Amino acid sequence: MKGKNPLRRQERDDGQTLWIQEVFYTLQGEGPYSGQPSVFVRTCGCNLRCYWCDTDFESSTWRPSLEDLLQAIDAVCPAFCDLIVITGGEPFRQNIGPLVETLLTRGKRVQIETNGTLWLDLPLSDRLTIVCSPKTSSLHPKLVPRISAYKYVVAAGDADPQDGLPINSTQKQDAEMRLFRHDGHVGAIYVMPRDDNDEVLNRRNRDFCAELALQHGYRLCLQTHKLLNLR
Ligand SMILES: C[S@@+](CC[C@H](N)C(=O)[O-])C[C@H]1O[C@@H](n2cnc3c(N)ncnc32)[C@H](O)[C@@H]1O
Ligand SMILES: Nc1nc2[nH]cc(C(=O)O)c2c(=O)[nH]1
Ligand code: SF4
Ligand SMILES: [Mg+2]
Repeated sequence: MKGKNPLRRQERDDGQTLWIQEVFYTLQGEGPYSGQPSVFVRTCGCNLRCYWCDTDFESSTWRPSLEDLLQAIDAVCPAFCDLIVITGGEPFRQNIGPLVETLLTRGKRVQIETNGTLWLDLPLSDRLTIVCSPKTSSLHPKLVPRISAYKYVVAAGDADPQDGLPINSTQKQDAEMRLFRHDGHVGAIYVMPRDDNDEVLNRRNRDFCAELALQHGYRLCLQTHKLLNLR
């Protein structure tokens, strides 16, 4: 199913039941919280279809109530772990508002991994971090001011020489698309080598991203969970 998922629209419901692929305890392998112990909540379905997507988010039949989902998180979350990462699929496709609010109320930090194309009214909190990995030429305008960090997936050669960011489509192989840039962004920009499931290509992608970081001042992140064979 990877890279061949159906395109699913955003659902507008009360968020009291969510379609969830998995809940698991691991080390955050990407972005600003890399290396931190965290519980991942992987939501199902996505509104995009990146041809190189590395994730299965369509094979679950689990639709827990909010209460059951919170219990599932508690069941795998050590007392010292306060970081919950909500990812997917595309997490903004479902109403994760009640989940986020409850986790924040319980004193957790919440980090969301999103493609940036959808919006959901979420509470303002210094314990809520939204990391956007752009896949399209435009993002939802209401989300952009809430984005703490950008994390671009980059393959060797796929970068504008001017700013070192991707200029090829994520949705269609061998097609051009200049991915979104936020000129006013003052936070971190991460470049992350695309995993092409091939050690030679992946080595090239890693070296290319290291060069981009050195040339443009970006931060390099390496999906360390894959290096460690962690989920
Ligand atoms: C599976 S996505 C889910 C969250 C959200 N839909 C998004 O794209 O940010 C989680 C992260 O994995 C990254 N990702 C997906 N496939 C990848 C691949 N083949 N190589 C490197 N990163 C990948 C995405 O860019 C995103 O940062
Ligand atoms: N360990 C680990 N870290 C991650 N960071 C972002 C992930 C994702 O799939 O959203 C991910 C993941 O799948 N596993
Ligand atoms: S937006 Fe994220 S989850 Fe959806 S296909 Fe792309 S990488 Fe995969
Ligand atoms: Mg992943």
